[in-house]
Amino acid sequence: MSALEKTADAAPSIADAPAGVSDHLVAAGAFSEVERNAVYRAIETRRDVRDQFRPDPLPDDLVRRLLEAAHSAPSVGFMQPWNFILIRQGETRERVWQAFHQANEEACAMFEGDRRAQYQRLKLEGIRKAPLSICITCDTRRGGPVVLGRTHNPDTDVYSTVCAVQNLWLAARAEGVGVGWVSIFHEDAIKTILGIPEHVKIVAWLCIGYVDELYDMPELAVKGWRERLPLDKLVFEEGWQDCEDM
Ligand SMILES: Cc1cc2c(cc1C)N(C[C@H](O)[C@H](O)[C@H](O)COP(=O)(O)O)c1[nH]c(=O)[nH]c(=O)c1N2
Repeated sequence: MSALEKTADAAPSIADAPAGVSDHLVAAGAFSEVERNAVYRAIETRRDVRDQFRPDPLPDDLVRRLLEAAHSAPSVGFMQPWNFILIRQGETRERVWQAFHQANEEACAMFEGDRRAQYQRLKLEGIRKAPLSICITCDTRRGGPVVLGRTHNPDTDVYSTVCAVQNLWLAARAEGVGVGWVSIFHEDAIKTILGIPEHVKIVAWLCIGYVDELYDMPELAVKGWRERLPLDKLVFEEGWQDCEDM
């Protein structure tokens, strides 16, 4: 078939692929029931941890497994825009806590009356308590100026990095390790502390450590801040429907 004869219908097939590509196709059946249950258990029992961290350090091989899980995440155009900055020093975590504290005061002031008092009672970070923090960043220049899949949706580099965060979070749950995501800070304050360049975005500050107990539902629900929404109200067929007052 000449190039002119090729139409949009003539999509590339595996037969057109370079030699050796099909050798990489492996069976993709469902997991066993035990394996499936383990995956769903990690998803359902994963929690955001603020206060339950034990102080004992995490072994290097365990931290490596968490990072491998994060690095296995999908990414736009296989961009892999993430970096993982490991912070164990108390002095650095103290500076980051100060940045959190300042931003948290600002956040608190945005609520009124009882809601403000309720906010003040919430613990929203474990920066000083958790023995390890990992700052996960997104390098917006990784892979050059044109990245497959990102041209019309530039935020997909950040979405990819969030996928890495979630992989790490789920792997940590399976390892008996708690993770708490902190986002209450001015990004520039943390960038200055860690020397992160302008074109690199901070996606997550994760507090990480062993935990003996976890809440059986989101702590914000346990403490009356907000309930889990009913899934059926969030699922639409074929188009948008109004779902106000959520
Ligand atoms: C992008 C992003 C940012 C934050 C969070 C999450 C995510 C996804 N969460 C955790 C959040 O409050 C928590 O996930 C929900 O309350 C649901 O609880 P579980 O994660 O199911 O325990 C969070 N929690 C907190 O105490 N301080 C924070 O600054 C943040 N920031």
